[in-house]
Amino acid sequence: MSRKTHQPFCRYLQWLGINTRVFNVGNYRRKLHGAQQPHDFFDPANPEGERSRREAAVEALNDMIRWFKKDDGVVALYDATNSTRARREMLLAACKKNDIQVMFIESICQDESLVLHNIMDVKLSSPDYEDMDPEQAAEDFKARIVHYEEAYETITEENLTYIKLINVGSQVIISHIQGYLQSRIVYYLMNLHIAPRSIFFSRHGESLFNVMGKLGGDSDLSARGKQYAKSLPLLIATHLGNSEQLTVWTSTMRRTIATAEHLTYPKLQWKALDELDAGVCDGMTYEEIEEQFPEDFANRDDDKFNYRYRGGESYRDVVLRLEPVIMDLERQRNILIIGHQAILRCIYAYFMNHSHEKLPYIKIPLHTVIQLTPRAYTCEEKRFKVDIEAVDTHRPKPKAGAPKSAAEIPLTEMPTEVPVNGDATITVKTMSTTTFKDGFKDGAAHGRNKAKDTAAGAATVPCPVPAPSPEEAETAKKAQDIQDALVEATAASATPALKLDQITTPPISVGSLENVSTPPHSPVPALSSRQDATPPTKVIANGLASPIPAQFTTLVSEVTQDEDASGSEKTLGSDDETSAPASATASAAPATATVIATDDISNLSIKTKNLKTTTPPSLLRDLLTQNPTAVWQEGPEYELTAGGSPRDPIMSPGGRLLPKTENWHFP
Ligand SMILES: O=P(O)(O)OC[C@H]1O[C@@](CO)(OP(=O)(O)O)[C@@H](O)[C@@H]1O
Repeated sequence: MSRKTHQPFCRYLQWLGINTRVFNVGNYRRKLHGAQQPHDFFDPANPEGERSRREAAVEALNDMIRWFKKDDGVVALYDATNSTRARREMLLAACKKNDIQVMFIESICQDESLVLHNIMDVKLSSPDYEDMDPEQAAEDFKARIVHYEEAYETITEENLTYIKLINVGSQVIISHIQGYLQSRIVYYLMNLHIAPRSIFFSRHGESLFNVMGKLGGDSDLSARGKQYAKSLPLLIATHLGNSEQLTVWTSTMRRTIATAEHLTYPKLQWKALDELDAGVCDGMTYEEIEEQFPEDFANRDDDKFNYRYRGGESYRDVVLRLEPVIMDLERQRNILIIGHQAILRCIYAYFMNHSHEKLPYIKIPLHTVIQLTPRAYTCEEKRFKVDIEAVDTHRPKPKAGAPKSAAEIPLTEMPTEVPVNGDATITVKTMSTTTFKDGFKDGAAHGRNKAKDTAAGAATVPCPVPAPSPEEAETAKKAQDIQDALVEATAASATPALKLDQITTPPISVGSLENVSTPPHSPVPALSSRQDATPPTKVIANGLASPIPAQFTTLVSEVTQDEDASGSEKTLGSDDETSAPASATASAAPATATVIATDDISNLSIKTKNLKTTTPPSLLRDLLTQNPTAVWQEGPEYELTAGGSPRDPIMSPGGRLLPKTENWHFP
């Protein structure tokens, strides 16, 4: 798996509260044998290099096993090539001895331009090539890949659990995937894409409740909030670029819908984006909560992430309910989310890799657009503050020993007189541009950035289109130079088409999954308005406990399930979207399920034959929950019908898989 994949993968699991760690064998190799080894170090005919690389692999493996035992690890990513049978056997033997389940992730890249892109984007910034001329570094890495290819044995071992991602997931092969966690991992990996895109966040414009310091509710925008809504189209158009498409996601609450009112892009409302439910405290101010529920108020300050309002939600609950949103966000191109303070903190923390402890205090001010652009290792962040005043709803974490009382912590920027009726004339004067590498700042860091931005704004930033800073211009120039050098180097080289990116092995312990639940919020984005970047064109599943993989937004997917789970692949039927699989009419095993879906989801059909499973697949549930016209009804038999709403009946509280059944029936 490339680092581009394992970084978000690890973030995703950690964000869900699953203890996850990466064990990068390259780091062990550098520590033991020094960085900047030439390509022949990786030559399989070089016994010394082979011995050294094995030593690093063993040390990483031992550390990983220790981590599982001592630190309650749940998922480890053993990040190495693992591209020979011998290496995989070594890994499997050690894991088996320690009761660790192993799932291999093989990324096969046959598209040379993608490989080149990966070298440029990721490998050249590796410590292996620090301070090396980019052209020389690219040549060396390509020679290293040739060595990998010489020894490379793609996974063909029977009964191994694996997913093969071909050309960044345009084709996917899965084998012996079992259980909820492995299914989630597969689904997540299938959703990742590398197409360039930005995710824009904005809270709704200032609301009447914000002005009164009240939490929750479903109030309208204040006059200043309405002005902010009017200013959004220009701001977004300026930073999106004319040719780019965008979809706007809002919650189902008035204040976010009103904020999106003047935007002309396609819009979707998600129930899952509704603000954290404050339960009995909904509609109160912090002072009122402190007065009426002093113990709760103190408990929330002690552990804000886990504190659950009486009759309401905790931040932990919100993270879990947002999981389908994150999954869908990963599939999309440009999205603008108009959301709420707590909701945007959770989504922001996913992209920026913030801990659960810091998450509830992330600053997401009103009247500010945040733009996140995923890069190879991290997300680039820009903040655009619109010059329309708004109250500050951020309540910082009380410092140890400091007064905790809400009354003692004044809301900043609270205007003495607030125009809440009629159209107050508030003009948008300027928009300043702020660029943070990392948006979670303590007070001091924020101050520092603010000062820097003001200086930059005064000197160079025209309103509303900001010019790149000198640092940005310099970075862009360097990137261009490297790109040019690489293109030249590739043109001059006779290296054959590259077949191997990396194979990575993440062992997974069968940890408890109680926390990975899916609460009864059902996302219903219309498929037709999606901008899926690279949906798989074909999915082959083999020997599955959960036989139907998700992501059937593409034309045809065929799935086989071997009853004896023998491991041999069988792909039935044809690629013709109208044809039923050959085996659908066969009376004996293997059982089959064929899913045919077009972008017009009303044409969805699922046909099964002889399918026996004790747990209907969670992945099918994912398909259905994202399918606006499919209904999954519980009953003596499951039914799939067209034309309804896939709301709560599908989503079982607590995220358990759907109940047992022996037969499926699809009218
Ligand atoms: O978790 P804290 O910091 O209380 O922030 C969440 C609160 O933010 C608010 C504003 O105070 O969000 P919103 O602006 O969407 O209304 C409340 O509704 C919500 O309860």
